[in-house]
Amino acid sequence: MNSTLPLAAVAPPLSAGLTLAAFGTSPTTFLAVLVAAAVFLFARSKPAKGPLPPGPPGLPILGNILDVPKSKPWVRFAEWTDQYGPMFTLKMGRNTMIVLGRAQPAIDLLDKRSNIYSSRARLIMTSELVSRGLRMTFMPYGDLWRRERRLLHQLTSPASAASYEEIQEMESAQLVRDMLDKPKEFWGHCQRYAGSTIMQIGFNKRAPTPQDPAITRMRNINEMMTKTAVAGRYLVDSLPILNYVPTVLAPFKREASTIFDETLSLFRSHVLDVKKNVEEGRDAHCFAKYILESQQSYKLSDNEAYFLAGALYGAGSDTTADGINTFIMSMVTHPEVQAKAQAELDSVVGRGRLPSFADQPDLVYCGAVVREILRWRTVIAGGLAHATTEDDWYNGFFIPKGTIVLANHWSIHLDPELYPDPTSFKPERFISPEGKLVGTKFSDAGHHAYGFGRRICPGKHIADRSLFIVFTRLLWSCSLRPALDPATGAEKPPSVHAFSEGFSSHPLPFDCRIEPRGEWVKEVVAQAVEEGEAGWEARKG
Ligand code: HEM
Repeated sequence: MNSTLPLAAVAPPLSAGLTLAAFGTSPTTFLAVLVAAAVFLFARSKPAKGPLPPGPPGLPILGNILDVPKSKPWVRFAEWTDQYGPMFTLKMGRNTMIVLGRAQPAIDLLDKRSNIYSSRARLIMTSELVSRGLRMTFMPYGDLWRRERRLLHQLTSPASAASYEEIQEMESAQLVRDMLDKPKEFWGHCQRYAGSTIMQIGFNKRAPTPQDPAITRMRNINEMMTKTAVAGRYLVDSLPILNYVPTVLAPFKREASTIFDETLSLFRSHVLDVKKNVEEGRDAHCFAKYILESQQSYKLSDNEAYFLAGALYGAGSDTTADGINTFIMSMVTHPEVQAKAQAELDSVVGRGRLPSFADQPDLVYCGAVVREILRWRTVIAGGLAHATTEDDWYNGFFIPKGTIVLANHWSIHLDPELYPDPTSFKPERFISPEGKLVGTKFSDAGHHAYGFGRRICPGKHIADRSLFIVFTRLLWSCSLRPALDPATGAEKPPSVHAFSEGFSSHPLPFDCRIEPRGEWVKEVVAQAVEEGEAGWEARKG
């Protein structure tokens, strides 16, 4: 999920301008666009039945479209939270958007009233045309989404997630070896870990190198899809009437079809490989196998089943890789946290083996580090917008049906009342005086990095396990330190503020020193890699 998706989802790109280039077509069609635009812009919206939450004033017709920055809108939303309160309204052309800047309204609405707060904003290009309504992340709240979520619920429950721990142990052992062998390429290793892990869980396939086609082809498809979500790129998202233009006159529809066909063909080939393996008696413990087994009882068409299995890659690989990269930056910039976590690892695990999932209950400080990473630089800073399916009232404000409701993860996680001294990186905030892991009054996990309500990330138990095993194994084996300035020899820590612009974001490229913590490391890691590969040989059938 690496895109500027939320802005596209919430800010219909009227500011793109009604130019020929924006539509990319003939003068006749352009005229039709102008007429459609005029009808669209000047049609009267329904009067509200009550007061909306306050918000910045905005312009006639355009509303706040020009006020919302394309770059890191969540930072401006945090400022507006301070100014207008825990929920504020933005008018995005004809669309109403309510931003929830604190956990309380997000819990009250998205969690407690999830029966009417669980749809998505309409994304014509990315969801309806490029994905033909088959990508769960963008699906409106309806029958297909419900059936798919019910099935995913079984595949990603804590017990099911635990059944994939062997994969995460194997891939994390290789990750540590790769980091020590080629430390400069650490970002590629994070991406390989995340991609290969999700390919094994999804299709019982793996990627031993970052260049392996098993992940590069999935990544390319994902990038093609996410580029279509860039705000302002497709006029049809601002002027839905354009969706009625016949394909022959609409280049965007032909482009969407090409992406859809390529995506479907790739997802289908992965699922059919699993089907063939199973038919030939090779057992494969992976999502695709269980989706095929359940296809009839959940009334999924073939294409729905292929997309359900395939689209998990897009949702789960960049997010996980971004979380690991953020962890490396955080450790490089917080040596005192690193030292404390390593002391805990030395005392609980010792030096004769890598940490394992069985150590989790005893690694309290390391557990707190995982939580603090997900809070301090939460992976999806801007959240993923929900939409309402009924009119509603909350604290005296009216929230009309069809409102886009965005929980701003950035400001929720930097709320000084919930997290004193919120900008500091302090894992201790999640440890009670008795030495136990604690959350907040709103969340046992202590954060909301996986979202809210019925749309909460279904992969969260898998993701949490990945972050725990990767963080503890990297800390156990490596010392993560700032790069040295070649001229002065002084340490040059990376910026803690320089993050990618995407939807799921990671630190901008930085240098650091990744070195083994001692002589004991190499042999232990080599043995874990060997055991992992033996396990894979047995699993792949
Ligand atoms: C650190 C890693 C991850 C983070 C931070 C993350 C976060 C999120 C967030 C914030 C959402 C939107 C929730 C909402 O709408 O309120 C989401 C949705 C989703 N995530 Fe994750 N995720 C991660 C990993 C994964 C993994 C590993 C998988 C798959 C195995 C996955 C599958 C999905 C899917 C399918 C959705 C769409 C759910 C829907 O719309 O109903 N995610 N994730």
